[in-house]
Amino acid sequence: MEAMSVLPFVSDTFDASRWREVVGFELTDITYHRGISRGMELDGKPVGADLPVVRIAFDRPILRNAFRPHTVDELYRCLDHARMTSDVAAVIITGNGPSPKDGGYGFCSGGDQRIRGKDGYRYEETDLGEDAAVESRRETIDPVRAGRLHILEVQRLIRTMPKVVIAAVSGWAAGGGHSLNVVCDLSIASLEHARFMQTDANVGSFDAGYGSALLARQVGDKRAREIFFLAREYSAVDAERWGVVNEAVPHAELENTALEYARIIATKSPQAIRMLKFAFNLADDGLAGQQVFAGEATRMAYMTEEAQEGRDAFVERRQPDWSPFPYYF
Ligand SMILES: CC(C)(COP(=O)(O)OP(=O)(O)OC[C@H]1O[C@@H](n2cnc3c(N)ncnc32)[C@H](O)[C@@H]1OP(=O)(O)O)[C@@H](O)C(=O)NCCC(=O)NCCSC(=O)c1cc(O)c2ccccc2c1O
Repeated sequence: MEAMSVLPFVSDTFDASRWREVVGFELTDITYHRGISRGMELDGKPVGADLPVVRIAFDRPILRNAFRPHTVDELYRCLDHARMTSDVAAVIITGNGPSPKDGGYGFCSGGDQRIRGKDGYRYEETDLGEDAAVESRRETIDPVRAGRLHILEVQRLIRTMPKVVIAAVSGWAAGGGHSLNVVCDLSIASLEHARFMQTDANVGSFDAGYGSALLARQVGDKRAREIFFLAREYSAVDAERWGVVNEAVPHAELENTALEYARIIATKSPQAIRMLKFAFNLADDGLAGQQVFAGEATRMAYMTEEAQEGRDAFVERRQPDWSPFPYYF
C-alpha cells in the first residue's frame, strides 16, 4: 500500500516528496522548505539527503499573496537564513495557491492595501486571519509601531545574497509582487496562471527603485514606461517575449523547472556564481554594488599566500616578504 504523506496541503505545484519543512520557524504568512532527494518516505514523512535548494513561498492565497509587514518580516527571516546556509546554492520564491475562496492564483499582489496607513504598511495588534473585513482590520492596526515599506529591504537582500534567487511566478505578479519578480535573478512563469500587472500607479504608489529602473534594463525603456503608466495586464507569454521572465512553462511543470534550474546552478562553481551575480549587479548598484563585489574579491584574496604573508608578518612582528609574489599583468 502507498504511504500517505502527512504534510499539510501547501500548494498545487508543491511536490511533498521533494521537500522537508525547515525547522525552527513559526511561520504564518510564508512557508519555508528545504529540497530533499526524491521519493523516500519513513512513516509517511519524506526523508532524504538535503539538496542545495530552498523553497520560500507566500502563503496568503486568498489575497493573491498580498504582503503585510508581518509577511515581509517572515520573508526576510527565511531569505536571510537561506543566505547564511552555506550548502544552499539557490532559492526559489513562489506563491502558494490556488485560493480556497475563488480558485484564483497569486505569486504576489504587493502590499496589503487594507492595512496601508499614511506612513506605510501597518502592523496589526491581533491576527484576524486573511479574510477579515477591512473595517475591523483597520481597528486592529497597532498605533505604536511605525508603518513599513520594508519589502525594499527584501529586494536589497535578494540583490546582495550570494545565491541565485529564482522566481516561480505561479499566479498574479502585481504591484510590489511585480517588482519582486523583477529583482529575482531568474524567473519562470506558469503559462496558465501567471499574469502580470504593474498596478503601483493605480493605488498611488511607486517603486521608483529596482521595480522600475531594473525593469527598464530588462525590457527596454519604452516598454517599462508602458508597463507602469498603462498598468495593463500581460501574460506569461508576453513576459517571456519581453524579457520579464526567462521561460513560461505549463503550470504543472513550474516547480520542476525551478528545481531543474537550481540543480544546474548547483553543478557550477559557488565562487564563480556569486562573483557573476555581483558582477551583473555592480554597475546598477553603484558603490553599494561595488562594495558587495569587492567583499568577495577580498575573501578570495585572503585565500592567497600573498595576503596570508601580510597577516603573518603583522602577527610575527616582522616586515612582510613580498618577493615571491609577482606584479601580475
Ligand atoms: C492582483 C489582482 C489583479 C488580482 O485580480 P483578481 O480579479 O484575480 O482577484 P481579486 O481582485 O478579486 O482579488 C482576490 C482577493 O484578494 C484581495 N487582494 C488582492 N490583492 C490585494 C492587495 N494587494 N491588498 C489587499 N487585498 C488584495 C482582493 O481584494 C480580493 O479580496 P476579496 O475579499 O474581494 O475576495 C487584483 O487583486 C489587484 O489589482 N490587486 C491589487 C494590486 C496592488 O495594487 N497592489 C499594491 C501595489 S503598491 C505595492 O505593492 C507596494 C508595496 C510596497 O511595500 C512598496 C514599498 C516601497 C515602494 C513601493 C511599494 C509598492 O508599490
